[in-house]
Order: sequence, then C-alpha cells, then structure tokens
Amino acid sequence: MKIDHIRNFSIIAHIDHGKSTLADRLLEYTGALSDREKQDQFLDKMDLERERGITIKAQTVRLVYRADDGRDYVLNLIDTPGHVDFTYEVSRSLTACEGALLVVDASQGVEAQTLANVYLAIDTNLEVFPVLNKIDLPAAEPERVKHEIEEIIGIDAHDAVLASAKEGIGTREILEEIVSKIPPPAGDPGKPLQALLFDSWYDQYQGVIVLVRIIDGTVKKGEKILLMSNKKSYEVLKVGVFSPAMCEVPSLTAGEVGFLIAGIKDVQDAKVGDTVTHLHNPCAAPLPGYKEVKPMVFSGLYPIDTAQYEQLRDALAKLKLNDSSFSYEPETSLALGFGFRCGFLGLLHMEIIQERLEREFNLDLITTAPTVVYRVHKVGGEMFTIESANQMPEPQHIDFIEEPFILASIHVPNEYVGGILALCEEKRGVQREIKYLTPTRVMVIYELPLNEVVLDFYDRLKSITKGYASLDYEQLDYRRSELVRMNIMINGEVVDALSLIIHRDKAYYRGRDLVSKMKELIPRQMFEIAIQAAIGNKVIARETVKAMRKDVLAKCYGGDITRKRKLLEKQKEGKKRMKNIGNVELPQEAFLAILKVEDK
Ligand SMILES: Nc1nc2c(ncn2[C@@H]2O[C@H](COP(=O)(O)OP(=O)(O)OP(=O)(O)O)[C@@H](O)[C@H]2O)c(=O)[nH]1
Repeated sequence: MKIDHIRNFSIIAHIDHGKSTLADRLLEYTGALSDREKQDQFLDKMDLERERGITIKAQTVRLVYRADDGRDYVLNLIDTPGHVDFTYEVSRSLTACEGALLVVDASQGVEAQTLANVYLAIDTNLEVFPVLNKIDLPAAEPERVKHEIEEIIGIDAHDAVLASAKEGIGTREILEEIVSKIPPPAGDPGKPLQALLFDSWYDQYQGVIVLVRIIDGTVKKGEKILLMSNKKSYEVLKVGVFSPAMCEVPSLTAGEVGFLIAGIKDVQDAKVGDTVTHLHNPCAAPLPGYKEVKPMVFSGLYPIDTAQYEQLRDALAKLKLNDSSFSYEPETSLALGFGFRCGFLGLLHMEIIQERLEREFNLDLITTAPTVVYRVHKVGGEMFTIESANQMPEPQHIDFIEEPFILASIHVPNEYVGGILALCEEKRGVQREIKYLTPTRVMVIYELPLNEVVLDFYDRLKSITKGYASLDYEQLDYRRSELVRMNIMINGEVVDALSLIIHRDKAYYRGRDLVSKMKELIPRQMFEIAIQAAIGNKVIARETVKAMRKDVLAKCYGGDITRKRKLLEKQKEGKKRMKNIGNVELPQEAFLAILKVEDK
C-alpha cells in the first residue's frame, strides 16, 4: 500500500457521546465485520467495559475503504480511552494519527472531556473535524451544537457531518471526510526503524502484543528489535494488523499501524510511549514525550475471608499482566490482616480493578478509603513519600508535609455554578477562573488538593448538578499543607485501616461526622461499643453504640416463618461483609464511611 493511501485517525469524544457505536458502523460499512462478529461495540474488548460502556484499552483496526475517487484506502482507526484517568494513553494514541474525528452528541453539546481531548489533538497537530452524533434524537440541536463547537473549541463546524451512529446515518460521509481531510502520513521507509509503541497487553497464548505506529523504516519477522527506554532487545516473531481479527503481514513500514509479537514476557517491559527500533541499526533518538505513568491514588485491598489471601495475590498478578499502570504490594493491617496496598491512575481505574477482582475472581474484599501520595519532610531535612496514614511518622519527627494539587476544569450549565463554587471552596479549592463558554454553559477552573477529590468529589459533583457536570483534571504541583493523621478507635483500639490523613482545620468536623456515621452503621452487639476519633492522644469525637437488648426476631411475632427466614438470610448476607475488630464486628460500610462524610 502506497503511503499516500493510508489514513491514521482516532475518534475523540466525551464519554457516552457514541464513539464505540460509530466505530462499529465504520467497521460494518467497510465490511470489516462479518455478521457473526457483529456484536455491539466490537472494539470494547472486556466484558466489564461493555457492561459499563466505557473503553479502557486502546485498540486499533485496519479498514479498507473504496472511496468515491475509485481508489482503495487503508484507514487505521485507533481507539482511545475516553476517561481522564487514561489521558496519557489517549495522548500517545493520538500521536500515532494524523487526524481525529471529534464526535459530539448533538443533544448534549461540548463537554469537559470533549475539550480536554480536542486540545490534546490540536496540540498534537492533528487535523480535527467534527461529527454531530445522535441526530436521530428528538432533543438533538445540531445548529446550537455547531455554534458551540465554533465558539468554545474554535474549529470550523459549519459543514460538520450530521450522523446517527445508532441508525447508520452519515457513515459514508464520515469515511469520505477521513479520506479527503486527513493528510496521509509522512515517513521514510528507507530510514532506520523508529516506531511508537502506543499500546500493549498480555495475551495468554502469544505473550505481550504491542501496537506500533511506524514513523520511519520497516520492520519484519525475524529481526532484532530494541525498546529504547529500557534497552531490552527481542526477536520479532510476528508482524500483523487487526482487521479486526489478527492477521499476519510480511512487514510494517513507515506510516503504517499494526502489532508486533516479540517474545516479550512482561507487559511492564512494553510501556506505552516507548520507541521501538532495530537493535543493530537503531534510530538516532527516541520519539519525544515518553513518560512513566505513576499511580496517583492508593487504596488497601483485603480479603474478608483471610483464606482468600493467596487467591487475591494470584488475581492481582493476573490483572497486572495486562495493566502496567496498576501497582500493588503486600501490606498488613492490625485490623484487616494480610492484604495489598494498590496504586491506581485515578478513581475510575480503582473502581474498575476492584470490580474485576470481585466479579471475575470471585473475591470478597474490604477496600480502605483511597489516599494520595504525600511528601513528608522530616526534621533534619530528609524527604520521603507516603501513601497511607499508617506510614506517617510521629508528629515530633515531621517538619512539614506537602500534598498534590490538581487543576480541575468543571463544565456545567450555569444554574449549577453556585453549587459547584460552594463544593470547591469546601474542598479547599483555589479559584482560577470562571469562564462563560456560552450564555448557558460555564467552565469553572479550580486548583484543588487531590486528597479532597478522591474522597467524594465526583459523587457530590454529580448530585449537585443532577449529573450535568463533567470534570477533567491534570496534575499540578505539591503544596505545603497542615495535614494530620486522624485515628478511629473502636473500644479503645485503633483501627489502622480507618486512619486517614486530613487537613487540620477539617479534622474536628470530619471526626465528629465520621463517628456518628459509624454509629449508624455498626450493628448493636451484646456489649457497648465506643467509637472515637483522635489526633495523637487527643480524642476529638465520641459516640456509643448501645448494647443489644432484645432479640431482633421478636419483631416477627413468632408467627410468620417466611419473614423470619428472610430476616435471617438478610443478616447472613450482611455478615459476609463483616470484619472482626477485637471482639466488635464491623461491616464493610464502616470502612467506607470515611468517603460519605460531608464537610461542614
Ligand atoms: N439515539 C442514539 N443513541 C446513540 C447513538 N450513538 C450511540 N448511542 C447510544 O449512546 C450510548 C453511548 O454510546 P457509546 O458508543 O458506548 O459511547 P462511547 O462514546 O463509546 O462511550 P465510552 O466508550 O464510554 O467513551 C449507547 O447507549 C449508544 O447506544 C446515536 O446516534 N443515536
């Protein structure tokens, strides 16, 4: 295939605006999907993704399209993840393209992540053209949304394709635009190999599969390649493309996109953003922009049944095979026993991993409240990082602590601005800007401490704005903060898994609310239970769960046996999630109560 007949493109969109559905239409139209394969949203590989309707792993498909000019074009569709936690993967996938389709839901308009992604694409010098999707919906307002795209993003939208991915409207027009608007790749097949590794995953049978965009040069089976970031070399065993099934090709050359299988055992060695070259005739320099992704959010995962520890360890190892951005290490908690401290890119990433562990591996887990990475400066000048309250040294050894800040862009209809400002202020935010994008849509920009955001920010945002807000964030810097460790004690015993790092000004209110919330959650037992919150030795709040007086079953008047059984079953169900702390049984919800407490 001649290089000027290749088009490499991505689809960028806010979550749920129809990216995957549109990708399916393109596959279908170009005949890449046989009827048998025509299950909805082919590109979302994992069941969980399908269920939640979100895309996690980037995936690439090669389509062949005969355009109106009578020529065949190879269109490489590079699927990108849509969520803020995966921004780095998005930006790397975009680097593999020359153009991007900007899909905007014609009934919703431009959202925060539309903007974030479109700016990434513009920064990468991609040709971006808009597609208004869901025009079949009665609520679609294509003219308004076109105007919004021009006003807010500043790209021409007057001849944007009107499409319905659901009904297959506009598919051919989109394919024609891809051919006519997106430039063919540049690149020299004769130069030394320089290829961008933009995705990798572990396959049980073939080992690690890497997706590459060849910038210059050619790669073939049998050649020795070098991964430039870690200097590891491998022999290429297979070269191919996804069409969408895996299909071997003799070589991949400048401008093309495809996969390599090279006996790489560990997905950790094939990092997104790395440059692939030949071992013996390497390119002069790696491609710019490579960075190690580091987990930003941490949480402890513990099996409820200690006998499941080994199972949990195996499951984590399996997940790690396919996700180099996720980390874990063993941790012990006095309260919860043996478990793991896990690191995630963000909250969504954390939720996905936790859910997969429970669902795919059948594990019952207790998860501790998420935390971030703090920098502790000790008296004497030593600095180290901690990601759990239990790693915090005694106060007398601490000079000061720094916490990570993010720059959050919140996109909301104007009637919710007041609520958003109040929320951001409550979360110790520093206002940067309030921008009216249109008379009814506002962008609120705040600097926020990440530790406040990981607690319940998303949920609060959603409830304040009835789901109409969208959030995007980037890491900013570390700032000095008055942070303290707050302990929760049950009958005098510190429950280490409930300790948290908190701003001093908020400790009193948070402590008081937390113990009262826990009082509601801890079922009465045969004895009195004292719940206390303390900073150091100072108790700042206390509640008591009174001892149980009478049999709960007495309520059933002894008569109705089915009701009685139901009640017992319900209790049993609840028991499954209980963890004994000393002689007190604590339900899982108690460990999450930290998340639910609202600041005053
Ligand atoms: N009415 C209508 N619904 C659509 C259209 N396109 C997609 N949808 C629906 O919108 C929802 C989201 O579509 P997806 O294709 O999963 O959206 P996505 O952008 O890929 O979402 P993420 O993978 O989460 O980024 C699904 O319920 C689709 O059936 C359309 O043209 N019209």
